[in-house]
Amino acid sequence: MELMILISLSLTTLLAFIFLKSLFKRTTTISELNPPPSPWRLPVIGNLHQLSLHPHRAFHRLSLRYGPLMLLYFGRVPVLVVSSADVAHDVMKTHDLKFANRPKTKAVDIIMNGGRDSLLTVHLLGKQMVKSFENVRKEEINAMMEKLEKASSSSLSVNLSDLLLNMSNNVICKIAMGRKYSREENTSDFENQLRKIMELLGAFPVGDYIPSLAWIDKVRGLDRKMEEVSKTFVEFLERMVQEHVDEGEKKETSDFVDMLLRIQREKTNGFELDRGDIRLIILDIFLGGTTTAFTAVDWAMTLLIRHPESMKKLQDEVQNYSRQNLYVSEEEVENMKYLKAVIKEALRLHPPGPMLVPRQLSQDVKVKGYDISAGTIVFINAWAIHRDIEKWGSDAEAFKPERHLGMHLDFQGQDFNFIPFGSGRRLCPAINFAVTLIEVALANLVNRFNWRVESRPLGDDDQYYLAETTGIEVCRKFPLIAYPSSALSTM
Ligand code: HEM
Repeated sequence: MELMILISLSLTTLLAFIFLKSLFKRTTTISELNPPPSPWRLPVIGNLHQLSLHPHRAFHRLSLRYGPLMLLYFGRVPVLVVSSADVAHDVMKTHDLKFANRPKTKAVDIIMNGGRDSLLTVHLLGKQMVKSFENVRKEEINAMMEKLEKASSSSLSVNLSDLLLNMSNNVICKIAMGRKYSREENTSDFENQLRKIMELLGAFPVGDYIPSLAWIDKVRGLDRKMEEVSKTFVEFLERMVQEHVDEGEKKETSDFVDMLLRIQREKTNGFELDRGDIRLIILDIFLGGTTTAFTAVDWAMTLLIRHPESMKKLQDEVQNYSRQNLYVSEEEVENMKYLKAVIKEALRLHPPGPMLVPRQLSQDVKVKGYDISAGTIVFINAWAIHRDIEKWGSDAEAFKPERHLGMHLDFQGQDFNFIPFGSGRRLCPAINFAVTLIEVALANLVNRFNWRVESRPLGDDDQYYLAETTGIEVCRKFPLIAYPSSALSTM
C-alpha cells in the first residue's frame, strides 16, 4: 500500500514537473519574442480607431512615429504595415514565398468560393496575348473619341472619368467574353453587379476581425447581400460560358472564355479546369482590371490638366511622333519617352492600389530582427514608399514626370521604391495589358484635344481635384468634368 502511494506521488511529481517545465518554456519563448513596434490599442477593437477613411494616409502618419515595420491589430487580427522600400524588399523578395498568401475574408469565401490561384491568368494576360487584341483597344478608344469630338464641336463638357471607365470596361469585356456588357448594350445589370461585388469585397466585415461582433454584419445585411450578389453573378457567368459552349467552333474570333474552354477540353499542359475555375478566372480579371487601368488614366489626365507645361510637352511629343494622324497607334506610342514618364509619375503619386493587395503570412518569420507570426495580414504601403523623400527628394509630393527620364525604373517591382503593380510572385499579372491600354488611351486623349476644367468657385481646387475615394482601390472622389477642344486644327 505504502509502495503504491510512493509510486503515485512520484508519478504526480514527475507529471507536475513536465507540465511546469513546458509552461515555463512557453512563457519564456513568448517573452523572448521581439514583435515590431505597435501603437497603443484598445481592448476589443485594437487599433481600428486609429484608421481613417484613407487607411494609406493613416498608416503613413503612424509609421512616422512607429517606424517602417509596424504591427497593428484590427480587432484581434495582427496586421503588419510596411512603409519603406527596404522592408518591402525583405517581405516581397527575401521572404516572398512566406508572404505570398492572400487573406481569406468572408467576402472572398462567399463571392469567390474561397478564391483560387491560377497560373492561367498570367498566361491569358501575357505579352503576345495582349498584342493580339490591339484592334479591340483601337475600336473602343475610337468610340470614346467620337463622343469627345461631339462634345468638342458643341463646346460642351464631358464626364471624362465615366467615359474612361466605360472604355476600359468594354475592352476587358470584349477580350474576356467576346462582347460588351455596357450601359449602351442595355446590359447595365452586369456593371451594377460588378460594382456591388467590388463594394462588398472592399467592405469591412466586422466579424472577420472581432468574431464576437459578427452579428453586426448580419444586422446590416452584409451576409445576405454577399450571398445574393454571388448567386446572381455565378448565374450570369454560367449563362455566358454556356453561350460560348453552344456557339462552339462556329465563332470567327476567340476570347478568354473560348481559350479556357479549349484548355478544359484538351487539358493543355496538364491543366484541369472545371466550370467553377473558368468563372473565377474571368471574375478575377474583372476585379483586377475594371477600375485600375481607368483610374490610372483618370489621375494622369487630372495631373496634366493641372500642370499645363507638362501637358504641352506631352502633346508636342505625341503629335510629333503621330504626324498629326487622328489615331495614335500602339507602335507610335512605343517611342514616346515623355508619355511613359508621365504615366510612371501618375502611378507613383496615385497608385490605384495604394496599399497593394493584402497578403497573409503562412509561417513565422523574422524580419529586421522582429518576430512576426503566421497568420498576420500584411499591407505594403506603396503610397508612402512612393513619397519617401529619401529616395524621391524634397519635392517627392510634386508632379514632375522629368524625374523619370534619367531613371531606369520599370513596372516589374525590381526596385522597391516604385511598386504600383506590386512585386515578386504576386506581381500583377496584367502589367502589359494595363500599360498598353493606359499609354494608347492617354496618347490619343492629348493628341486630339486640348483640355480645360472650370476653376472651383470656392478656390478649393486642390481638395476637389485631388480628393480620393475610400477603399482598397483609390480613384478620384469626384468625376473629372472637363472641356475638350480640338488640338489638331489649332496647330
Ligand atoms: C494601372 C493598372 C493596374 C495596377 C496599378 C494594378 C496593380 C496590382 C497590384 C498592386 C496587385 C497586387 C500585387 C501584389 O500583391 O504584389 C495586382 C494584382 C492583380 N491584378 Fe493588377 N493592376 C492593374 C491592372 C490590372 C488589370 C487591367 C488586370 C486584369 C485585366 C489586373 C489583374 C490583376 C489580378 C488578377 C491580380 C491578382 C494576382 C494575384 O493575386 O496573384 N490588374 N494588380
